Amino acid sequence: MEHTLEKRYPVNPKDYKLYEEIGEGVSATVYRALCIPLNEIVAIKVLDLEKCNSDLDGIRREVHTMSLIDHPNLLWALCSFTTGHSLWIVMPYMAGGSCLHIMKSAYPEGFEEPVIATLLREVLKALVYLHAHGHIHRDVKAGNILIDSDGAVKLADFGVSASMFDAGDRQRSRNTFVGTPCWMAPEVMQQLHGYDFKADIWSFGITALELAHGHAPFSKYPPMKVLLMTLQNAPPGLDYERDKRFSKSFKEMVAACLVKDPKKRPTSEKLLKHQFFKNARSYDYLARTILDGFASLGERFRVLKTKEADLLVENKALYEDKEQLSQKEYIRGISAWNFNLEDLKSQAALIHDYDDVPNAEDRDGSRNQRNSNGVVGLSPERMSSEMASNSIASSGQEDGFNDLHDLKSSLASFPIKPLQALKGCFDIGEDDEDVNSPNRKGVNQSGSEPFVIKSSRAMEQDASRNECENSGQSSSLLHQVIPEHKKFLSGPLIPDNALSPKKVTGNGDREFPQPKFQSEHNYSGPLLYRQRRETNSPSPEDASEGAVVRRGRFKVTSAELSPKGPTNCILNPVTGGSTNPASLNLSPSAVLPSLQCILQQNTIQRVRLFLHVLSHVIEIASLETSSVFDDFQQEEIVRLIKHLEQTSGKLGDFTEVGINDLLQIAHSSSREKELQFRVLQLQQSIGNLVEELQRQKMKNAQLEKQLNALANSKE
Ligand SMILES: Nc1ncnc2c1ncn2[C@@H]1O[C@H](COP(=O)(O)OP(=O)(O)OP(=O)(O)O)[C@@H](O)[C@H]1O
Repeated sequence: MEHTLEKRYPVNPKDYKLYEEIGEGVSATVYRALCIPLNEIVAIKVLDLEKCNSDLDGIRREVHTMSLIDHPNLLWALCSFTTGHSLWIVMPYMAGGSCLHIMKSAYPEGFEEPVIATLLREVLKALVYLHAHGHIHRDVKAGNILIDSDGAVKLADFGVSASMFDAGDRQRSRNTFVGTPCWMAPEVMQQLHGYDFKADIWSFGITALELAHGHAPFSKYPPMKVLLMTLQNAPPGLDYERDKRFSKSFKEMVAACLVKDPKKRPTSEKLLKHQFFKNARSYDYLARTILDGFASLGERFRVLKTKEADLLVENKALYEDKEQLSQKEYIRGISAWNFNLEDLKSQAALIHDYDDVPNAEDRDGSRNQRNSNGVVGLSPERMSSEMASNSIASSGQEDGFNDLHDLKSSLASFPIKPLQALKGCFDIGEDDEDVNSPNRKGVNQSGSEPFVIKSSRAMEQDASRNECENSGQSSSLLHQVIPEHKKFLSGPLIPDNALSPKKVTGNGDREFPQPKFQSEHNYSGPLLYRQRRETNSPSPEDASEGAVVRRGRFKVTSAELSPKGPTNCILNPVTGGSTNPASLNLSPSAVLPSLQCILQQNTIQRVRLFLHVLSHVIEIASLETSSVFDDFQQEEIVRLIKHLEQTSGKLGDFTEVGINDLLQIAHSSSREKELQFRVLQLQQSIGNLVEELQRQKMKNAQLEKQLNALANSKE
């Protein structure tokens, strides 16, 4: 590789003089530094390996990829080595800093179109190269687009990149939920069929919006909400009204990237030919425009940090109560996925008021929420608000922003530490690699060591070694510095009963008998249910919670990689059934008996609940699966509903109990249902015993009477 062969960068920390801090990551601090022997300014990313014990594989991948790449638009590593507990990655110094920093410092509402086109074209060239070489970047965002003083643009941060050519266990990494929630493609979140290069195209589209507005869509929401909104809402985009300042071709380019079906997204190569990039200028244009008159990177970084600290103090003064403070800041939106509350607070303090302005993309989102994937798992309060924006008549203005009003109450049930809640939802398991992987060896803390930065030939060797790794052999030096056993959360993102095929027993339509309705106030679906369960009995994994503090990224490895089909079970007002109205296999033969059954039960509350759910299902079914009911059947159902409404009193406000809440109720796993069935059986036998007892009591009473009568007659 040319750039590494040209110069030999020393691998001894003594050969570098560290200057000011220019950036900060999760477990890394980046410094401007002088390479003394070469008299060259470089940037050094210093990673504290003790802090990174949860993601050493990511680090190894980052260094490996950085050493492999050879493209002007990708940030490569000049060399790397370990010293004590730290890993130093020496990189070219990008004096402009990241686009995110630039926006935070001077362009809070985003860049002008020619700037965006120029930046994005450079990034896209990097993606074309990466994809052609079988890599997925997986973390494309403004924070990872670095600019040099001459305007040169480089895509950085390969901590979560994956190779399409990885085999075996490493192949699993493409079924891994990894990235930063706001920028993450739906298929990455869903983990249904794995994902490919197209995930980068989605993130690229989100980055385009980020550069246009100064923040990514949904960035004001907590991560769980972001995940749900990405999955449920129509893709975000540039609004034709609000984003008038942007050209049609820009809007089209963004729309082309942000298509939910990855197959319909263009490849990076094709995208590069898009009309929009004809507006791109040469990169020195960036130096003349956005970097002109800027203070040094270190100075800007210092100012931002001071601002951050000041805002934090201000916030603290405003909200004395610690709990209130954390919640407020949560509400204000943390774009990064970060489980460290203190960090969350400081990040939140940096978010400006403009973030509270409803996003066009959010508006679009709610307007199109009828395309819902039916993902459930929200808190009741949040569900109600989702439901409100789900209503057919919902106006474009009724966007996710309105949810802010509900967020305060939703926070009561939204986990302050989402990870904990997720732990309840997902199985805990190991990441991509085997528990016995050589990666899990202890730290070699002795002195500094060169850290897998090699010539291109060495890279090829590395690649083949990688295969050895897969077969369980130790290869990379990094393996010697892995401090300890790592642990990731793993499991499907979507609660299992939302996506996994249900076990159908009996006739498949009504697989379960109908146990007594437990409580009309119990709106909890699996998420809340498991949360609660976890609160009651903390799992041993809780103790390791602190191990996952990956700001800006989220990683959950699928424990179950087999594709999961939508649930097929029928809506059941009492036991619950399908969770996904859009994918419900509705048939009149299934719905009508349920209705009749409800009629027999004659419990107003239950009737109302079921009607809510059913109306919603019918709405969706008629919109999305037009041929499910024929006219007569639809009429019949409507007639029944009307009849029920009359007999059970006015249906009332749909918002009283959110439809999504009800779907949540109707949502329990087969294990839960099995247990419910057992409970029912027990209840029945208790009932029988009670009846028997009554009979015996009556017999006793009669015998007693007879005895008394006998005694009286004798007297
Ligand atoms: N070569 C460089 N030149 C100038 N600034 C840099 C360089 N590398 C990184 N930075 C700055 O440091 C910040 C943090 O670096 P980096 O993104 O590599 O850390 P990280 O731990 O991977 O962060 P995250 O996980 O949040 O993406 C960047 O956002 C950027 O502002």
